[in-house]
Amino acid sequence: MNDRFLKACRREPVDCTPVWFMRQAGRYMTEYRSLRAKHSMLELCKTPELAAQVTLQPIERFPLDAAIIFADILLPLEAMGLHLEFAEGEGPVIHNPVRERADVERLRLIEGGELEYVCDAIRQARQALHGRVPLIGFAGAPFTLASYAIEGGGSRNYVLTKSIMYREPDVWHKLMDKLARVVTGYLRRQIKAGAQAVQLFDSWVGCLSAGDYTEYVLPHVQLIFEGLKREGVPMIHFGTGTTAILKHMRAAGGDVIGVDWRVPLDEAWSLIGHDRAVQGNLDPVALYGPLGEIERRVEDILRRAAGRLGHIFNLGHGILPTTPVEHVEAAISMVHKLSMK
Ligand SMILES: Cc1c2[nH]c(c1CCC(=O)O)Cc1[nH]c(c(CCC(=O)O)c1C)Cc1[nH]c(c(CCC(=O)O)c1C)Cc1[nH]c(c(C)c1CCC(=O)O)C2
Repeated sequence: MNDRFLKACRREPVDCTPVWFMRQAGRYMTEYRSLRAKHSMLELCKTPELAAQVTLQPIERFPLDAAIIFADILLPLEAMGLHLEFAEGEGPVIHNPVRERADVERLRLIEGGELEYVCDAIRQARQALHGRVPLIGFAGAPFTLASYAIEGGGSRNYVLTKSIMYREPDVWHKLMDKLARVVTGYLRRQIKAGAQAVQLFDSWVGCLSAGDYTEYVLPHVQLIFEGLKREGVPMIHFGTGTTAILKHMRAAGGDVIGVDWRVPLDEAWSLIGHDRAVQGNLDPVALYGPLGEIERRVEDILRRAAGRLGHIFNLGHGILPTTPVEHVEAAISMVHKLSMK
């Protein structure tokens, strides 16, 4: 019924700018925290009824224009044979990281059936949404997944990741190719299960130079977007710190390019090209600010996108866990009110 998100992805006219927020289901909501008190993160992800329920929590509470399936980008790594844990207070940990050729060879080239619980959650969420808003599926992009697989968790400087890339390029490309194939199959299954758009999260790819991006990453991302084109759903390509590589991300693929807050949206759109849609780009920390300051920033972003087709309002990265929930609600209303034709 509300299809302004899908229309904006296709660069069709809309009544007002669609808005959704990355990580819109999460700890900043009391509804989420009370479910999390009873279940671990992995339990939530692997129990389709619970994952579907969490997916709908922000939709029941706010006038958002899209839902995103509740899951995590690291789930395919677990299915490929890595031991994943969401450790309380320190984020994800992989206990048997990938460090050499034999580790890459051991990774299972899964077809996606191992992640059927995500597809079940998609089917249940679609049913519960009853057409109110479209449902987005997602996966991590090969570079960001490789960085977790190699570092064994989050990283500041990506020393181990870049060391493999620079020292053993053939091992690197083998790993990236495996990840790209798994992600393509996984996203295809999500689409068949009912995902009406998909987002590829390359959250940490901004740590690379443009030269390294085109050599070590671009061909693998291209394989994913090429492989999914015939599915016919809009594809969003997101990263942070990507100002220097936006034009290469565009070349790699995606109908919509995600932009973080470090670059003004109109400048980013010029780099990407106006024949693509864009998504972004409010600083997630701006949601902590006073309402007047939030409004000023929302207005600025809308002004930079004004007069063009294909802007989806979002944050430049995920909502932080301590964000005031009333500010989230206010920001969503501001986007709709200030952009209404
Ligand atoms: C890098 C990355 C991850 N996961 C994800 C990314 C890419 C986006 C980004 O860069 O933020 C993507 C992701 N993770 C989650 C979603 C759910 C859908 C949504 O609402 O957007 C999505 C789209 C749930 C989650 N994934 C995670 C949580 C918190 C789990 C909890 O309840 O304790 C949620 C709601 C755990 C997770 N998962 C990951 C990290 C670094 C963490 C710990 C950070 C934290 O604790 O906030 C890996």
